[in-house]
Amino acid sequence: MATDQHTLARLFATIEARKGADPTSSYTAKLFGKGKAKIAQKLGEEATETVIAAMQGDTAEIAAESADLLYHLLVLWAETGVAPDDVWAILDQREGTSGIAEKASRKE
Ligand SMILES: N=c1c2ncn([C@@H]3O[C@H](COP(=O)(O)OP(=O)(O)OP(=O)(O)O)[C@@H](O)[C@H]3O)c2ncn1[C@@H]1O[C@H](COP(=O)(O)O)[C@@H](O)[C@H]1O
Repeated sequence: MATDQHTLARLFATIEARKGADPTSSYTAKLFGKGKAKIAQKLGEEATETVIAAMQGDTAEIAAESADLLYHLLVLWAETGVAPDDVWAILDQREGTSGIAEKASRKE
């Protein structure tokens, strides 16, 4: 199966199911226990590590850090009540609209 939205949807369901789980056996439950600020901090750290991997030109490390980044982003969505489908809908709405054209339309 292609690794795409289906993978992210399954991961998000797993993350949601970890709410209230044992934090000694679930990293996700431990993160939920630490709260939004800590989850956001971890997301920022993983983003920075992805940037560092990119600057080092290490393709395998970029992929690994990107996986960490996506996982922590989904934990943040779960914590803040964002539904993945809402994000996919925004991306779908934007499909076919150039970012340059979209930015120009905002300046009018
Ligand atoms: N995809 C992931 C995933 N990606 C990264 N991580 C964890 O994210 C952490 C990031 O590493 P760090 O060294 O930055 O974290 P840390 O030092 O432990 O954290 P802090 O001390 O900074 O709080 C590691 O513990 C990784 O194991 C993940 N943990 C879980 N998942 C998925 O979530 C599912 C549920 O996991 P549990 O909640 O642990 O059961 C798993 O089956 C996986 O599918």
